[in-house]
Amino acid sequence: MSNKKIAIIGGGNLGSAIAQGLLKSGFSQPSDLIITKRNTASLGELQALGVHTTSDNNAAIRQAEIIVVALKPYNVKEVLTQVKDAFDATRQVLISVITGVSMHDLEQIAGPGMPVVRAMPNTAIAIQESMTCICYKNVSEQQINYIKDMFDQLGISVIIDEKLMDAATVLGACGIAYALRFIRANIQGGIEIGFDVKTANLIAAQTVKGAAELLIREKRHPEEEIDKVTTPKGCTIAGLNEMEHQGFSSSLIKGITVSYDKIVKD
Ligand SMILES: NC(=O)C1=CN([C@@H]2O[C@H](COP(=O)(O)OP(=O)(O)OC[C@H]3O[C@@H](n4cnc5c(N)ncnc54)[C@H](O)[C@@H]3O)[C@@H](O)[C@H]2O)C=CC1
Ligand SMILES: O=C(O)[C@@H]1CCC=N1
Repeated sequence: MSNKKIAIIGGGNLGSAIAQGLLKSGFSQPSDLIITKRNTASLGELQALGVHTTSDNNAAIRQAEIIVVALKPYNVKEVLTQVKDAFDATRQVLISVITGVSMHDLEQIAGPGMPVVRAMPNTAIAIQESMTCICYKNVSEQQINYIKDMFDQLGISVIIDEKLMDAATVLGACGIAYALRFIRANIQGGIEIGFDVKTANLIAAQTVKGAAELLIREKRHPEEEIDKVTTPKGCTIAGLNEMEHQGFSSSLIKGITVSYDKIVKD
C-alpha cells in the first residue's frame, strides 16, 4: 500500500485509467489521489470513490510527492510552465506519460535537477494489465524502485533507454488499439460464419488472450505455437496463407512504422 500522495494532472482517458488502476490494485487509497481537469464534471465516478478532483493544478502539485502528467502533448509546456513554482526537486518526482516530450524538456520546465520519469503505459492500466515502458533521470534508487513497483502493480513494466521511448509508444500504447482492431475483424468474420456478436466477441477476445498468455507464460515465439495449430493441408494454414497473400503481416508492419514516423517527424 502506497502512502505517498499522487497528483494526476490531466484527468482524460489515460489519467483516469491510471487513477482507476491505482485504486483497483490497492496501491493508493482514494484520499491519497488528486486528479485535475479544467472541467471536473466528467470525473464524477472517481470523485464518488473519494478521489479529490480539482481544476487547480498548482494546489494539486504542491500536495503531492508523485506527479503524473497526462496532458496532451500540445498543451503540456503551457500548462506546466504556469505551475512551475509548485515543483520541488527535493521531495517530488515528475512522471510524464506524454508522447514525444523528452526528459530534457520536462526538466527545463520543472527546474534543474528535478527527478523526472517518462512512462509509457496503455489503457489496460485501468484493469492492472498495462505494459509500461519506463526511463528516468535525476531519480534515486529508492524513488525508481517505488515507481517500478507502482507500475508493476498496474501490469508489467520494463526499464528502457529514452531513445526507445517513441518505439515503446507505438508497440505498447498504440499497440492495444491494433490488437483491438484485430479482434474486431475476427468478430466481423465470426458473424459472417454464423455467430451472434456477443458470442463472437467472447470467442475472439478469449482466443487472443490465450495466445498472448502462451507467449508470456511459456516465453515462446509465436511461430512455434502456430506450428502446433497448422495441420498439413488443413484449414488453418489455408486461411493464414490467404491472409498473408492479402498483406496481413505487411500491413501491420507498415502501420507500426507509420505510427512511429508520425511521432518522430511531428
Ligand atoms: N490514450 C492513450 O492510450 C495513451 C495516451 N498517452 C499520452 O497521454 C497523454 C494524455 O492522453 P489522453 O488521456 O488520451 O488525452 P485526453 O485528451 O483524454 O486527456 C488529457 C486531459 O487533460 C485535460 N486538460 C487540458 N488542459 C488541462 C489543464 N490546464 N489542467 C488540467 N487538465 C487539463 C483535458 O481536459 C483532458 O481531459 C497524451 O500526451 C498521450 O500522448 C500515452 C499512452 C497511451
Ligand atoms: O495516439 C496517440 O497519439 C496516443 C499515444 C499513444 C496512444 N495514444
